[in-house]
Amino acid sequence: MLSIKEISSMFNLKTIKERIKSLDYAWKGLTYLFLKEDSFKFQLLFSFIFILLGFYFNITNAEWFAQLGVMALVLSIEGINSAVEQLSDYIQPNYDEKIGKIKDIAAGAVMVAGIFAFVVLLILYIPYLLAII
Ligand SMILES: Nc1ncnc2c1ncn2[C@@H]1O[C@H](COP(=O)(O)OP(=O)(O)OP(=O)(O)O)[C@@H](O)[C@H]1O
Repeated sequence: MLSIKEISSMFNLKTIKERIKSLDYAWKGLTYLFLKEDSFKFQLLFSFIFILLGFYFNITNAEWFAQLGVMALVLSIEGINSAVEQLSDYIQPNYDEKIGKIKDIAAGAVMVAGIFAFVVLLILYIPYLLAII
């Protein structure tokens, strides 16, 4: 069991400052994704449209959780995919089969999240769409 001293050292001023600095780095990364990565921008636009749809159809809290959950999943994995692409291009700017495979795997992970998001959003919105047609 941790002592009071050990617990307080976990939350000392230096640790808190380091955490805040990490948030700053993360914010820089997010700004980069938002400004430079087309696929991230596209997913963000798509998410925004579905947020508007959520308000339009006045979806339930549980439906918001499902919608926001799949959006967070897709955007996060898209961000990691962009990082993998950047790292790959940095370590190997030339054509390289292994790099191609690594990039394909990262893109495949985005696709998995995208397929699940698509299915969740279909299940969520089909009843609302059927109700207005
Ligand atoms: N250095 C490379 N060597 C071999 N194949 C590559 C290389 N770079 C890219 N590829 C192939 O091209 C595909 C697309 O790579 P790229 O980095 O352009 O990703 P993208 O999905 O087009 O990027 P973005 O997310 O910016 O649209 C990869 O999945 C891989 O199959």
